[in-house]
Amino acid sequence: TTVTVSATASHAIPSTLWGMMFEDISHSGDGGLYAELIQNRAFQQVAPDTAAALDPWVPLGDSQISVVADSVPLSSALPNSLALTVPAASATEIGFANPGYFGIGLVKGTAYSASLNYRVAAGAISKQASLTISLLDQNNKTLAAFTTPLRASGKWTEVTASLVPSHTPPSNNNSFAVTVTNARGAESQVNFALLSLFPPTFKGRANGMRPDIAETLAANKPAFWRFPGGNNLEGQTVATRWQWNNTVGPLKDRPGRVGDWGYVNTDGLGLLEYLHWCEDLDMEPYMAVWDGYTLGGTNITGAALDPYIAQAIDQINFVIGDPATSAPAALRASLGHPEPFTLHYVEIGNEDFFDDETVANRWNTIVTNLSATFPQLTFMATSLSSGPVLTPTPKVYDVHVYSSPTFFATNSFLYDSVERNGTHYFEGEYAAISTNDSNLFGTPAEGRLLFPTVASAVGEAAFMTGFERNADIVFSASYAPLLGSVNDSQWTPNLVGFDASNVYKSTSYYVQNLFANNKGDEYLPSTLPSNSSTATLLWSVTRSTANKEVIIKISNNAATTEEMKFVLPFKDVSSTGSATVLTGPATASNTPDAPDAIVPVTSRIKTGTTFEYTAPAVSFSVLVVSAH
Ligand SMILES: [NH3+][C@H]1C[C@H](O)[C@@H](O)[C@@H]1CO
Repeated sequence: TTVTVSATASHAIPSTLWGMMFEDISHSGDGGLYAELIQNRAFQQVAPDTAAALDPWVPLGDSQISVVADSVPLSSALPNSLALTVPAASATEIGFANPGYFGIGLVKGTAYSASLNYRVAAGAISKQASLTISLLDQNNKTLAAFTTPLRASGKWTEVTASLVPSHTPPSNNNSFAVTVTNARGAESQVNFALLSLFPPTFKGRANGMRPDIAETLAANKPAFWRFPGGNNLEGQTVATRWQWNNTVGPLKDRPGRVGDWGYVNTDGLGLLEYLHWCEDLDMEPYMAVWDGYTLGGTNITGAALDPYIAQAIDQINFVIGDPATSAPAALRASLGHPEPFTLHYVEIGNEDFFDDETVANRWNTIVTNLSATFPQLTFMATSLSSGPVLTPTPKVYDVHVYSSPTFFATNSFLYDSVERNGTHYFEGEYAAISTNDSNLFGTPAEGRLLFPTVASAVGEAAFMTGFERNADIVFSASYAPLLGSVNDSQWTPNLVGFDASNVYKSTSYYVQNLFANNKGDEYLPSTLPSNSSTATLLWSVTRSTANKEVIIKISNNAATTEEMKFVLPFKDVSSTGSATVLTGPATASNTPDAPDAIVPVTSRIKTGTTFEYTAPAVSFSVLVVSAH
């Protein structure tokens, strides 16, 4: 195949092209990127006096613990406490422990910030009583401990401690333990609330992110961060939708919510944490507002939307409002950020193509109001651009596609035939998720991928060359889902996997990394790849004007190598260039047992105004050559 490259760029590669979509799914937030290590730290959204309410807390020995609706709750947002019964003559230690989110990763010498709140709810604790917070390894050996006198008061007392493990434990099977000792005297009860353990966070942000996951994401230079969903925005019911105001302010004032992926969201990762995170990674937020449609099928239209529009206006004002004229903006200022955050795009709901009946009404009612209030913002529609017709006409549609590696390899021309009528497209969610085109969302036995494979990543790379060729109308794209616990996921595959102390970069992660780190700033037209339904070889050519480099991306989905010849229109071309290649057996993946099975390999290649390159079977290559 000979590829002749034009010297005249057809369009810019927008700075916003590659970014990340995030929602709390498969513990991507609670238990993942959000650095809190204690699972069920505040007994939020649970039924007191049930075993489930305690999960995963366990008693030490024969200690008696239960979750109670506290008669003197720590706050109105956190009505439940863990009640520890202290027997009359308890010579032995009594207490309870938490195993974290499928483990707690601990490292010698690292300072972990522990905190808890307690009150003596009944009985009279003896003066000798003391409280100990400790980190235990899998054999209940103490790695670190902090002891303080137990104050016999019915009022809440907060305890904070810095715990530094004396050595690195052999596994993640560690626990956070709270014990009461020397509590001789009459039987008593001590209640506990909001128990927390944080490692040092990314950039040292209070209530921040887990550094290893954060750094893995930062390495892909994401230009935007779509949040809070995805399905996790919507709620199964109106009452359980994501609500910005429940996710800001002191943690004790955040009630949490029953998330849409089968677990309670603490909302410790809330609107302000998301915005700080965007600033820390130099990303712009693509923020969604709830738009009157729930996963349970409820929809709200017309004037009934007014309170939700008011809430959306407050949400947006929290981000960009003037503290002098807006209470939510004043709240932002009081939380330490008087200046507005960057915000250009607000997404209206999620996947509104599930509700053709009312989307036109809901869009019109909401966007008429929001665009009058915030004329500077662009609102993104989540229904299909093919209909129903929406007014005002959407400037942007968020398009989602999940399919097979073959679909992605043979559909990179989807946007080439889209009418250039001023509409722009955000490919907000895409991934090759199954090899079974007739049952994409099935089980692994039916073809669903547990982890991205070489074939799925190379197929996605083909599709992404189409975004570069059509970047005059495709301004942003993000793989989904971004993150998933390898111990407990509701969706696979995920771009990045993790457990309590490891991060797993998938083949698709490396494809995203290579596109984002070799963007270029303008697109150079070249001989078009075949657009046939059996096409297997796709490429795109961009240029970095600053670096005077030509960047050639090649996706070879065939099981055979492809001999290619490139003809560059530049007179001064380096005689050598770099080739970074991701390849391997089509069905191979990076997994917890083989995390680096498939990684990109960079080598030098011979280049020139014309040069040849052999694309390996099932491979994604990025060639970079100095030229001008
Ligand atoms: N069903 C997918 C579409 C929805 O927007 C996401 O929450 C889900 C997983 O990425």
